Amino acid sequence: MMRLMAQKIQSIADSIADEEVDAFTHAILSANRIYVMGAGRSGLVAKAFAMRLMHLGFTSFVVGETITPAIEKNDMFIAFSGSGNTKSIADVAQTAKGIGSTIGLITSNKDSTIGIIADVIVVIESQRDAVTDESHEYDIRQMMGEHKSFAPLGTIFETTSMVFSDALVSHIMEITQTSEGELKKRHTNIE
Ligand SMILES: O=C([C@H](O)CO)[C@H](O)[C@H](O)COP(=O)(O)O
Repeated sequence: MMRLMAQKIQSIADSIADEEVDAFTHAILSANRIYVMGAGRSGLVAKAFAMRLMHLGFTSFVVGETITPAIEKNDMFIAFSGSGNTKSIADVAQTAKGIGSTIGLITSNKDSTIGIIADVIVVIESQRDAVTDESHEYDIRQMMGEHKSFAPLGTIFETTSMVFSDALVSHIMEITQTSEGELKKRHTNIE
């Protein structure tokens, strides 16, 4: 089952457009502060990314935390949303857009409420090479006997966006010549 998931992630990774990643990276590097948001499991990925941004030396916040300050024009708002339509995130994106912040979106659906207003988008094609019912059952039978569960709901988006955002962190480390030691120094020492 894990091999099947790794194959899907590989296939999606191959489909990610370099130009989208370049534009997204440029927007991050140009932002004053970075505000990250997602709901549910996508929100967990968003939080993990905000943490690494802080380790990289960016001023980053998670939207919804009590200590998150007001967003401003030169800030960037980044949404992780597979559907691109989750209402709470779309509402905040709309507000941030109105203020003049740059809107970034990591999604499987660029033709969505948030996608329409986003300045930079990275598409994670979570339906790419979607297994048909027939091949799904074939793959599963091969690997798991009669068990037929594979990657329910937004699992493929959430897992792949985690891998993608970790790759983006490595990419930014390279561009900014930031060492792992610098990240380590910023890691909390009170956990
Ligand atoms: O937690 C989630 C759900 O379990 C799907 O796997 C989603 O991440 C959450 O519902 C948010 O959805 P999206 O904004 O479409 O990512």
